[in-house]
Amino acid sequence: MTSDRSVLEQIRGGVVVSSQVMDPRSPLDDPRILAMLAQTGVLGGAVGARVAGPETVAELRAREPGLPIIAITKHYEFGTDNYITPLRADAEALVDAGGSVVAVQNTAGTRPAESFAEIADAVHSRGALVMADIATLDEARAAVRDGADMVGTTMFGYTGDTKGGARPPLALIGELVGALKAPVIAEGGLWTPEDVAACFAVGAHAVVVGSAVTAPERIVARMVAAAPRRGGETS
Ligand SMILES: CC(=O)N[C@H](C=O)[C@@H](O)[C@H](O)[C@H](O)COP(=O)(O)O
Repeated sequence: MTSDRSVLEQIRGGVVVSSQVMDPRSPLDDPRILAMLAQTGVLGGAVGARVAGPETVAELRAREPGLPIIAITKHYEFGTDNYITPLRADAEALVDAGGSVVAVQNTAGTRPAESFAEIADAVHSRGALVMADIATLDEARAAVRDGADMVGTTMFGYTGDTKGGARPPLALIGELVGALKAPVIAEGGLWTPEDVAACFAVGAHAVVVGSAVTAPERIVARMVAAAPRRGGETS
């Protein structure tokens, strides 16, 4: 089966909104709510959504039949370095639920089971595309060799060598654009319209914005940081 590459055209030059629970204590952890939050992104002009878990993918697909959906399943419980969609079975379930693209982490270090290439094959055989969540140029090159249709800077700032690096990683995005034929998605740490513009200026194909638009607790915390008093304090 040939994967539907039209999704790449649908997202070109646009903002994809990531709608995920960022704080495990969040009361918004419900597929219906997260799908609705993604829909508010669409109302705002987003060209696609990134969501986690087959339930939320299915809920959003039912509500937005033509929307490009980047789907993931996170597994922190294995304690492996690669935790974003590291299992083939999850990737297959995400496509079956309506995901247009499955994002699979491909950074250095441990994986719980299948290789990136095996997972990419499984996604392609079901007709969807693969995004590699990477942190370095080498990881991106390896992912493209192993079947990635696009690469995202999702993991920059979270892995060994990249921890503490300024985000969005404009220099890395520029390097990726220069070195790869695959489209480069700027994801991770975009908080302002200026960030969005800067990513496109260095050649990003699309950008993914999450916390800044769908994580109210993080948005509130930014405001609270500028106030003399915060909730929960006793005096
Ligand atoms: C590293 C990792 O697990 N990133 C996740 C990937 O899906 C999400 O937690 C992020 O929210 C997403 O990448 C968007 O980034 P930001 O929320 O910074 O706009």
